[in-house]
Amino acid sequence: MEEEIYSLELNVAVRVVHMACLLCRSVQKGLLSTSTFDQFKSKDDNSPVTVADWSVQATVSWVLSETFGSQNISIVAEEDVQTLSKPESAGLLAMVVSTVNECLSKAPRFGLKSPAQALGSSEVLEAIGRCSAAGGPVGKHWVLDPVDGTLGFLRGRQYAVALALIDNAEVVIGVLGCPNYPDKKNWLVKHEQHYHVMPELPFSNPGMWEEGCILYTRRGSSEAWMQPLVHGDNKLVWPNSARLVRVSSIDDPALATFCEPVEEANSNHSFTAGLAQTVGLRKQPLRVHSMVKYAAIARGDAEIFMKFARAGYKEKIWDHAAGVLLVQEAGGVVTDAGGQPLDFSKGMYLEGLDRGVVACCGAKLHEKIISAVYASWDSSNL
Ligand SMILES: Nc1ncnc2c1ncn2[C@@H]1O[C@H](COP(=O)(O)OS(=O)(=O)O)[C@@H](OP(=O)(O)O)[C@H]1O
Ligand SMILES: [Mg+2]
Ligand SMILES: [Mg+2]
Ligand SMILES: [Mg+2]
Repeated sequence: MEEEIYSLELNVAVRVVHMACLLCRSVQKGLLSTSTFDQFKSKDDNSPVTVADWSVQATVSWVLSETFGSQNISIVAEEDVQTLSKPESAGLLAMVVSTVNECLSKAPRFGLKSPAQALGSSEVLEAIGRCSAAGGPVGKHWVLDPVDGTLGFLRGRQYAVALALIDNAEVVIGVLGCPNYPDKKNWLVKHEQHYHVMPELPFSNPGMWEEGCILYTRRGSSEAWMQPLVHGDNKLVWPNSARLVRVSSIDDPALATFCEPVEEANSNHSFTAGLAQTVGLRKQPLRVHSMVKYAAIARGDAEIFMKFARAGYKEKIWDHAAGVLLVQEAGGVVTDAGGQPLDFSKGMYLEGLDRGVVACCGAKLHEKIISAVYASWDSSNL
């Protein structure tokens, strides 16, 4: 990409997401090999949060604050410091502090600055707590999901690190780290099928698959890029090793692959099965955790992503911002189920979202899905 608006922001975002991906891989490897249950907690809504979620949020917050000045930036991110600040979480906090320092010590390999001294607990908590901005219609807001698909992360399956920049209500930069994304085209499908046959085999097992990538884009560029993760002690050679990605050109529903959340609790599988039948989708749904579903559309490995959460659930901006821009700039279309663009101007929630999210590789498939939603909605009990 040529030097343009937001180039410093994009540059730093790609580098820090790369660091975050390696942090996650290392935490996930430890979790899966030792089966220790002291590295995660359940939140009030029963969803899990892990050492990796807090550590990534602290790392990204620290790097953005160092680069742009903590007084000048607004970060809207998923995690808070309440649980981690409790006396009974001292062990967990110690793990987070050591994970963050380990990660930041490698910053120079990624062309970023390390702290002069290792960060203490209070600095780490401060970095995490600094990410509680409200967002809104005016100004620049960074939007971070430190680990999206935490359930996938805990299961050794797909998850993502998502960082976006919103400027005056528009997503202008999208960076999506997918540490377990298989390198070879279409291996995502094989990965997930394989998991069902041998669920005990963690696919994060390094060396078993060539995997991990970072997708990134800038609004209006009509380009989305894919940078493979560097492994071992190698330095990041970026952007030389990045390549362009593009959405699939398939527009025949019979040939299209559609993705949806793994958990029935997060999206109504029977409603989408009905839509699939109406539209003429023949393939089994590809159920994948996290914004990797957006990555699959942007990379051309799948054609459709649908999510219909239960009534009353409000989608959060950090679960969509980076993925939506990537799909759009890679040539795809993303709207709510009423065909309207997602509104990132209302703070942490996608207020006013009509029923669900529909992302497609092209307008033809998208129109068919939206028409099918209109036809099926009344008869559904969503
Ligand atoms: N009840 C409910 N309904 C809909 N969506 C919910 C719900 N609860 C949580 N979430 C959000 O879903 C994020 C994970 O989405 P996925 O598509 O990865 O779901 S799944 O794990 O594949 O089932 C997940 O993101 P992370 O918390 O970052 O993992 C949540 O923000
Ligand atoms: Mg979560
Ligand atoms: Mg999320
Ligand atoms: Mg998350």
